[in-house]
Amino acid sequence: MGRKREKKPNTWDPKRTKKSKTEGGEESTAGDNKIDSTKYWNDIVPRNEFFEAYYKTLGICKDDAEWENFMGTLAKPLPTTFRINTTIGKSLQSVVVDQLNEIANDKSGTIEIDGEMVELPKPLKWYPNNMAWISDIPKKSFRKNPALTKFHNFLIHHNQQGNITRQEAVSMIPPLFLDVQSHHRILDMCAAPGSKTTQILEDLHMKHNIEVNLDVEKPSAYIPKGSIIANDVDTNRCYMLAHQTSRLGSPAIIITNHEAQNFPLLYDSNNEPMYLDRILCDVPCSGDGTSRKNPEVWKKWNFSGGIGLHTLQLRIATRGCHLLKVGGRIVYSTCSMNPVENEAVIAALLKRSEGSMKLVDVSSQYPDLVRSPGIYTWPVTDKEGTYANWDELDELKKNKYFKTLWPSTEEEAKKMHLEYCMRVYPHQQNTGGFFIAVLEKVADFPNQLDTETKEQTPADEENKNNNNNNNNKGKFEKKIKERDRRNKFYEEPFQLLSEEMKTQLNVAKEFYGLTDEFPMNNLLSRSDNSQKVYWASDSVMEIIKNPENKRLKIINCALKVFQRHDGLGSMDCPYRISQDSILWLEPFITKRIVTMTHDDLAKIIKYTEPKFVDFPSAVREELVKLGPGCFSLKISGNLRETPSSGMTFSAWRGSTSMHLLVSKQEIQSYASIFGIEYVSPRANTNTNTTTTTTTTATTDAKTTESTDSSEKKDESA
Ligand SMILES: C[S@@+](CC[C@H](N)C(=O)[O-])C[C@H]1O[C@@H](n2cnc3c(N)ncnc32)[C@H](O)[C@@H]1O
Repeated sequence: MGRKREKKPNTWDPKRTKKSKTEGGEESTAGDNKIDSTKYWNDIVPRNEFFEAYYKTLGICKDDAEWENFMGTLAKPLPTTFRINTTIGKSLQSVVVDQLNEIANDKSGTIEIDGEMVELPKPLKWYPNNMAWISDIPKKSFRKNPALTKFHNFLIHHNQQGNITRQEAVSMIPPLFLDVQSHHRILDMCAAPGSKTTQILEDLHMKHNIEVNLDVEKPSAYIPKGSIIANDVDTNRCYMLAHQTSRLGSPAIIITNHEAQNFPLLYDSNNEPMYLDRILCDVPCSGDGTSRKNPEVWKKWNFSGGIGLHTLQLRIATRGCHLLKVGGRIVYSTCSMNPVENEAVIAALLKRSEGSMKLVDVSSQYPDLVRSPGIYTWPVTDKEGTYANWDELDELKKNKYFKTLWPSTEEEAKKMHLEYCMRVYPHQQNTGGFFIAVLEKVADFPNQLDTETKEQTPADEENKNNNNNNNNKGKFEKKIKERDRRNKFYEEPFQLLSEEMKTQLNVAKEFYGLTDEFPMNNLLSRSDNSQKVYWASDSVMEIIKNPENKRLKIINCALKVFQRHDGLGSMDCPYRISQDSILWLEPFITKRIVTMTHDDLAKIIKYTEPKFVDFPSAVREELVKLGPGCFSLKISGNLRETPSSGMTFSAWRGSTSMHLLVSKQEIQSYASIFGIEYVSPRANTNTNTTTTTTTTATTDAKTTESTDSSEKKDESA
């Protein structure tokens, strides 16, 4: 039996806990804790002597009452927040919105939980079109309170289907200020796990949908001119990113695996540098604004966290400015409140930009979003003390600390308009802490054609010294090996289809009756005989086609549109349509379409693999006539009366039964979303299916399949 851990405030050295004066002058002990701090995180006390001392010195709160409010808010878990996905098609979107409104308006908007009245979910005031929501219902109450089952199921299943995206409220801010237009080429430099990428991608598609009249335009006009490159240095996190973005199914995305500070300059079809219209620079940071979600911050916070990241943040932001088009916009953000990771980086960037970058005044935009202006001055403090300037450091620290950590003079700060930066504090609107700066490029950045940001950080220097020192050599090499192992790049490049694949795809084109408008030239694969075929937008194709861009380490790209399934003998076409792409492909398909009602869909979901005889005669006849293979299943009906009307699925017609080409998990989610009973295939006596959804008779092949390594990793992520 383990002993119960003693609960104590998180201080580096408890002996050093000392009395300090608060702003109001009264004495307080940093270790004292008026907050019922152990209410939510059993063994973590949301206090840290050094955090409190540092942020109090900064003067971010106007008085003691606000400070208490700040610390009190940090001691509570974050509310649940999520966005409604705008690219799921009208029918699903209205299902989501209707269900949410029903939940929100139940019981006149409040519910009693543990004796307290708690608000039911409501829209985030500052987020456009009520498309983002907040709920302060504690997560642990979901299981205990049957009145919350509906909301709990809503969150689980719509999130799993990609109909909503769980995302911290503050994390939704940077993409809003990026002001994306449908023709923009965008780079998200540090993108994993991808909540901001998906928000940007949705925005790109939504803006395009507003511009084009989908009812009038040809299907080929549905795809935006712009695209996004989502990058991260961590290969495993790139696979998470690929998984997250694949839920949206867009042909306008590339996922890459580079150090953002050395991200390669791309070239367009004229071999001219391809500068980007928008760049999101959501850099790695100490994350002290995330303590409500990640209470470990209280145990770990120390002065060196921010100082140690400053140079990398500056290098990444500098590279972003190199790659940005003149007239383009870059948004720099962190989930830290520490000025050495924020205003200090922006000030250094502005100085080295020599006037080519300007902070943008966005104070009149999103007026409901409460925020504070950027600050002009801050102390540079470590555990040994506070240093007025770099000259005060000893020789060792001079090697480690960059001069850019220190604030400029007030006059310089004013000239740079550091007040245009935005600080969001947790107590202002019940969120995490965040920092956002919006910059525009008004002229070429000095040395912007450099292939990388050359500056050596003091840490690099130190590593070099370590390398020469035998004692540290082994340790250093081990670290590098571990980093290289983590960042091994295994992926095959994306390429145009081989002649053999083109011939096979022409068979598929004929099989599904794809119109001539379908862009066969925008299909890609990862080898001459790959099983997966991807559909890329023109903008993505321009990057892939230029050999100058071969250095791009692409983890995944575009939209999986077909998957070949070998070994099906007599099958007329071995290529199945991927469910991810069905909404895009549907307008081009003229053959192998079967229309069913919501009741038919309910049957499919309930029994997973119903027999033809289970359907009404009209559907049965259509299925019999169709012949075996993949088909497009469309749900008919009126949107108001039939929740699933207008939805389309990729489905499989077997010899005597049919099923959807989606995973079992997705089937369960549809069952929950539409309130349909689901009978596990094992217990399923309606059909002849015996053990699992993936084993089949003659033609009823696996519901999900994957062979390329990238997708295997996606699925495990
Ligand atoms: C704050 S998180 C990004 C969160 C992400 N933008 C989102 O909204 O989901 C920072 C990311 O930066 C990545 N990262 C760290 N160092 C990097 C570097 N040198 N270049 C690119 N990415 C880096 C980390 O792997 C991490 O995924």
